[in-house]
Amino acid sequence: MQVAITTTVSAHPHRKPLVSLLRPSPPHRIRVHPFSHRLSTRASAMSSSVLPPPQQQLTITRPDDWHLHLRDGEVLAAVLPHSARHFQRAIIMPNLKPPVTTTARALEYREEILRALPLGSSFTPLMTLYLTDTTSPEEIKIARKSGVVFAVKLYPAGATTNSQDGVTDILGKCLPVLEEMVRQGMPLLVHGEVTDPHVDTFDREKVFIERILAPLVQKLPQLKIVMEHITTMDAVNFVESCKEGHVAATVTPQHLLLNRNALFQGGLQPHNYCLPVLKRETHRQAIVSAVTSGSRQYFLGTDSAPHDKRMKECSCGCAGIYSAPVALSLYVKVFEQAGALDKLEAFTSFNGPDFYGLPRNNSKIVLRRSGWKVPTTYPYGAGVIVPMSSGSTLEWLPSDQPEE
Ligand SMILES: NC(=O)N[C@@H](CC(=O)O)C(=O)O
Ligand SMILES: [Zn+2]
Ligand SMILES: [Zn+2]
Repeated sequence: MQVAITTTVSAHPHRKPLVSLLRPSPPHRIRVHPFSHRLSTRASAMSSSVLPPPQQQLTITRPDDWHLHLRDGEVLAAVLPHSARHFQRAIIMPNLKPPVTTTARALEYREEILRALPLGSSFTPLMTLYLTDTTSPEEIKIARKSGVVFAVKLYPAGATTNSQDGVTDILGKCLPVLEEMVRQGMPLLVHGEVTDPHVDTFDREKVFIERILAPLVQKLPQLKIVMEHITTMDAVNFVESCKEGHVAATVTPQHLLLNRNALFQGGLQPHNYCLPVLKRETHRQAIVSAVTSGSRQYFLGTDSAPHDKRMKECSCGCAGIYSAPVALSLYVKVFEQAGALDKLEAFTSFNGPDFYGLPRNNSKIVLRRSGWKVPTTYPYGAGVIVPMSSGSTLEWLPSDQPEE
């Protein structure tokens, strides 16, 4: 007996692989038309083995981006619309040149961002301060009072892009500031890598957890900490060993989709270079399992970090991947591949505001299953920026993404 099924089956890694449908399963046999992914049916009795049609549309609460680099000037003007299109709010990183170390400077930077917004956009920048060895507890009080500064960012000096003014010894130099942050309920956002040149680049996150983060949590268990852009199973284990509501982590699209092979595939790939650097596959898998598990300790933070193409493709290329235009599509892909689309919305839209004690967004965003081609570059001022997934076709199109 021949069986046909009236649904469209496309290749979804998390679904039962098509081949399992091809195996004869007495008393029926399923036949697939070789040149099409359509199966057609005559036997309604088979309905129990029929796959539901793949979801064509997703509606979720509008997400926020809890880790975003907007830069300033011409780059800001070019990249801001890409974030404002999909995200309602974003935590704005303070690693400008010079860094945003005071509330007064954060207020100015916020005005610059608001001025650069497309007309009618309700995107809200949530500002942060760049922690230095000399930040005062008083500055934390001013920041909290301002109502526009939502966190303080720890860059270990020399760890990443524009971190030269960062902290040299967090516990030795910043304890009074951290204690004030506990009093003010102000989260500390952490670039979690040691800068010790003797530590292997691929171990810098793990060693940071051992040397800095674990002692910090022990000393100040009430401090709210976000481990930014986690890349290892060590980070997953650490976050989960801490109390929900006190320690959380943001996760980027690149650390969910790529492993370190992507840095060397067919030659050196500078556009896949970011910090912390991509890790081996087992770490990527641990992070995917963590975020798709439904844990409330993880939330969306793109770490979208635009650099001029010439600064990426040179003998000493900058670290940072520009993902703002593609990030949402890519996160959906990750959750779909893991068979966890039901966990997507908490990660993109609930866990972040819940951790920060902010209201969840009211508005929605629709994503349609509709191939769209990512531009190879985005222009700004006198240069261009190469986005993540440059030139490739992505499957999920956010409703306000212009089709190419
Ligand atoms: N992630 C990166 O590789 N780069 C970021 C800085 C950072 O988030 O560490 C940048 O500002 O370019
Ligand atoms: Zn960082
Ligand atoms: Zn960053």
